[in-house]
Amino acid sequence: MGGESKVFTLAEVSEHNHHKDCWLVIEGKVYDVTSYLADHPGGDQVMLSATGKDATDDFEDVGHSTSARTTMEGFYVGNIDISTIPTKVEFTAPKQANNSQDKSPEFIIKLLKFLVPLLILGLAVGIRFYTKSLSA
Ligand code: HEM
Repeated sequence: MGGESKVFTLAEVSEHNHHKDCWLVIEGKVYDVTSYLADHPGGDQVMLSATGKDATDDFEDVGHSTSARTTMEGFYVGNIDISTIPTKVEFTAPKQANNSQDKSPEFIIKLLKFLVPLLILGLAVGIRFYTKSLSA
């Protein structure tokens, strides 16, 4: 298309975060969607909440149609300097020192609270049957 595309930092793009000036970062490109806010079938709020970050996942999660993507190209204003986008934090499972609950004292107490009455009941029934069979 001739000419170089402008490259924006995320900080620059993030300034355009309100309904009178709204820019989005999707798949490495920057889009000025201000004029589209009122027409967006998904509403303006979702667009505004996708500002100031890489909105690629938000955009993809909706499963936008090809025509939505074509429309989007009309709002292209430049590219994002990807080094300014924070990398995603990898999910790490919380380290649990005590994830074998079965051995925790609380579990044993709970187990005892359940087993002791059961044991007493069993004993009572046993004695009753035993004494009954003796007297018969
Ligand atoms: C330039 C960017 C965007 C364009 C041109 C665009 C365009 C469209 C279009 C045409 C539709 C109708 C369905 C379809 O054809 O796929 C739609 C639906 C929708 N969009 Fe976007 N969209 C953009 C960005 C976003 C972003 C960043 C989000 C989320 C943060 C979003 C959320 C939604 C939702 C939730 C719907 C579904 C509405 C419904 O079916 O009830 N859109 N969008």
